[in-house]
Formats: sequence, structure tokens, C-alpha cells
Amino acid sequence: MSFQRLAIIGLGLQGGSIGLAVQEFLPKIATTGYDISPDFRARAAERGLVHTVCDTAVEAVRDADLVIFCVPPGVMGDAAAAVRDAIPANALVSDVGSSKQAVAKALGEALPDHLVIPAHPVAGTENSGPDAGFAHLFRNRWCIVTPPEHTDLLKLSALVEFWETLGANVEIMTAEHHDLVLAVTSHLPHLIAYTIVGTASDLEDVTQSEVIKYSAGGFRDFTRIAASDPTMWRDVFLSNKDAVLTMLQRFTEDLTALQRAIRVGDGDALFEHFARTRAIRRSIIEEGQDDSRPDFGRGDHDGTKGLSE
Ligand SMILES: NC(=O)c1ccc[n+]([C@@H]2O[C@H](COP(=O)([O-])OP(=O)(O)OC[C@H]3O[C@@H](n4cnc5c(N)ncnc54)[C@H](O)[C@@H]3O)[C@@H](O)[C@H]2O)c1
Ligand SMILES: O=C(O)C(=O)C[C@]1(C(=O)O)C=C[C@@H](O)C=C1
Repeated sequence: MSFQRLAIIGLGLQGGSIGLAVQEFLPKIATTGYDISPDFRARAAERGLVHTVCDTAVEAVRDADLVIFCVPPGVMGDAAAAVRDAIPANALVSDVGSSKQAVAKALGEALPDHLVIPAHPVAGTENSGPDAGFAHLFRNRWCIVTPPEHTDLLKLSALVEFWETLGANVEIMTAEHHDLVLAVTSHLPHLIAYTIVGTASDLEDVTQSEVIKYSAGGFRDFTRIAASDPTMWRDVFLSNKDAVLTMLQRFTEDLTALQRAIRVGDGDALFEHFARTRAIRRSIIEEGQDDSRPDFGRGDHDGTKGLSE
């Protein structure tokens, strides 16, 4: 089976990118969309993020055979509950939330009579809103699908094919495993970036604005991450609390070990650690997952500038 009518709820970075990607790679699918912000709906229509921007969510989902919720994790349940009676009974419901157990629970409770197969494209930028989306966001990125047990295999494979056609490499895992893995690969790095940028800013009396002056170095990379959407990231940390706290505990222990190595002058320990992490970075690049793309997601709406094929 393949989908014919997609409804996207939330027309920001993710929703907008899905809308544009579908128009480019799955042009036979008719797309409708809704965003809670009237200004964003107007902008989404201007940019043509979907074929039809609707004034209500009910209108957007009414004829859909695939509905994807692209709203912050904390409002997934409310956004779904608002359209419970309007989503056709045989439609597949999915989402793009960055945490999976809490979002799956919220969607399941809001839509007890619908089939929900959650997903998470591990692809994004620090930008948000209807101007942030671009069609190639998912190209060569992972999309993790976390189906419930005993799910409809036909619909699952249609969803996998959908994401693959948008350019993603799909991986299937449990929501629990997803949340643990993403806690360390995505959520913790964001927490660290938010922390270091905040700390540096708090220290401005000491550094006399040198934070800004010298931020062309490694610090600049942290400021990009720390510019990510506050609403979304508040919700990610609250909705993946247990896994994040587990990983934070481990991280703190490792940081303390490095702190000790510096204090006692254990150069070997520091060198070994840094050599290991350098090798990790190089293996990521060898696997073709390097993301140091010039202009990646920074307003070119294409994301391809500077990309070598
Ligand atoms: N930003 C990333 O890098 C990234 C990557 C992968 C997944 N995600 C996930 O995707 C989802 C959306 O994130 P985004 O980056 O597109 O955020 P975004 O802020 O760009 O877009 C979210 C949109 O949802 C709208 N919205 C909020 N509440 C709504 C409601 N009740 N009904 C309809 N629209 C509503 C907002 O107005 C906004 O336009 C989140 O769950 C996030 O965890 C984000
Ligand atoms: O590149 C970025 O700006 C991102 O933060 C993208 C990123 C990530 O951590 O990798 C952020 C959140 C997601 O849910 C998925 C992707």
C-alpha cells in the first residue's frame, strides 16, 4: 500500500520539511496542513509547504490516510485529542517527536481507536518555524520508527517506504531503546551546549565579552546547538526525563574522571581519551554521516549548498 492523502499538524521545521519533501519525492500524495499559529499558517501557504493550508486541524485531517503530528513533544496529546473524531478510522497516525515513549503514550491515549506508529527523523537544525523547513532535510539521515507490538505490518512497511522515499535510512527499534540511545547522542549534547553557553555568558564579567569575540572557535558550534527551540527542548527533557538523568549521571562521572586527570597531571589518561574520541569522529565521517555542511539549514531552504554528492 502507499499513502495518498497526508495531513501534517504543525508546520515548523519538521512539518514544513516533510511537506516540501513529499511534494518533491512523492508528488502524487495530496498534502494538507495546519498550524496553531495564524501567522505561521499564512507563511506556510506563502512558501507552499503543503498543497492546502487549512484553518482548522479537523479540516486538515478529515480525508487523510496518513496523519503526522509535528508539534512539540509536550502538546502531542492535546493536538491529537483535538482531531480524534475527525481522523478517518483506517488512517495511520504517526509523529516526529524527539522522545518516543512519552509521545507514544500521549498519542495512544488521545487516539485509542486509531493505529499509531511513532517515528523520529534524526535530522534537524537549530531553526524552527515555517521558514526553517527544506525538502532535503532527511536525505541520508536516520529515521527511527518505534512500532507498538503486533502492529499492522502493511502500514508499518508503508511508513518505512514513505521515509525512505524522502531520503532517510530507516531503523526500527523499541521506543524504550530509542529514548536511551537518543538521550546520549542528542539530548545530552543539547543540555551540555545549553549549559556551556549559559555559563560562558554568566562569566562575562570575567571574560569581558571575549565570549562573543572569540566565538569563531569550538564555542561557536555550541552556540548553534544552544540556539535550538526552547519550547521543544524543554519538552524533550521533561518527556525523556529518566533516560536523560541516567545518561547525565554517567556523563558526570566521566567528566569527574577527566577533571581528576587534569588535577593530578595524568597526561596519558587525557591523551588516551582524546585519541579515542578523535577516532570516533573519524569513523562517523567515513560512514558518510559528517554534518559539517556549509549553510546546512541556514536559510538556503535547500540544504544542499556546499554538499558534495
Ligand atoms: N528541531 C529538530 O531538530 C527536530 C528533529 C527531529 C524531530 N523533532 C521533533 O519534531 C517536532 C516539531 O519540531 P520542529 O523542530 O518542527 O519545531 P517547530 O517549532 O519548528 O514547529 C512546531 C510547530 O508546531 C506548531 N504547534 C504547536 N502546537 C500546536 C498545536 N497544538 N497544533 C498545531 N500546531 C501546533 C507551532 O506553531 C510550530 O509551528 C517536535 O516534537 C520535535 O521534538 C525536531
Ligand atoms: O543538527 C541539529 O541541529 C540537531 O540538533 C538535530 C537533532 C540532533 O540532536 O541530532 C536534534 C533533535 C532531534 O530530535 C534530531 C536531530
